[in-house]
Amino acid sequence: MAKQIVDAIGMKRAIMRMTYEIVERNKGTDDLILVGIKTRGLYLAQRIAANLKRLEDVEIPVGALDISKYRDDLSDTEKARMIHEQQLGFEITDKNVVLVDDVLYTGRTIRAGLDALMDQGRPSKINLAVLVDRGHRELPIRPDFIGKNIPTAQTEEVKVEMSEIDNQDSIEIVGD
Ligand SMILES: O=P(O)(O)OC[C@H]1O[C@H](OP(=O)(O)OP(=O)(O)O)[C@H](O)[C@@H]1O
Ligand SMILES: O=c1cc[nH]c(=O)[nH]1
Repeated sequence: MAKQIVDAIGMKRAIMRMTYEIVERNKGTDDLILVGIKTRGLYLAQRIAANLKRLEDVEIPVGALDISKYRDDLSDTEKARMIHEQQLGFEITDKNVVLVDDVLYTGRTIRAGLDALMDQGRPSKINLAVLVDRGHRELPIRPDFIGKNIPTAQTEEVKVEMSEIDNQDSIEIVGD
């Protein structure tokens, strides 16, 4: 059973609010870089960048991290190789990085993303932006910018759809 929690208009508003918060909290956009976790985190980062262009008339670089193959049970050598392959294509040292993902659940994806980022340089700051915080963290990771707090049962799943790859913008809770 699926229940829609956020429709296209709600998602657009949430992403716009996150954009305003990122500008406000950082007192502007100096040295700002957005890094999206593939797949939907990247589209979210691109939408935030498009909002920033409209609001502040700035071109903010957007990088992509693919950590879908990352697993806790990989050897340290395999992890190091995988993280090393995540070249963003631009310098992050001394930059103000906002790491972006669609859903924050256990926090393990973000932990891997932080490893991948730190392997590439030393940002002056890393903030975390997520469209949905559904709770149930297994690591001490807390988002700085949240589109929607959606309390869930562990047996449920949050399904984010984005028009770039899905046929609509929508957030649903699936399950039980
Ligand atoms: O906090 P966590 O427990 O790590 O869960 C959050 C991650 O789970 C989802 O990715 P998923 O692995 O389902 O792949 P997808 O993005 O391709 O759907 C989501 O996009 C987050 O990246
Ligand atoms: O509910 C969840 C948990 C992890 N990732 C998702 O996309 N949804």
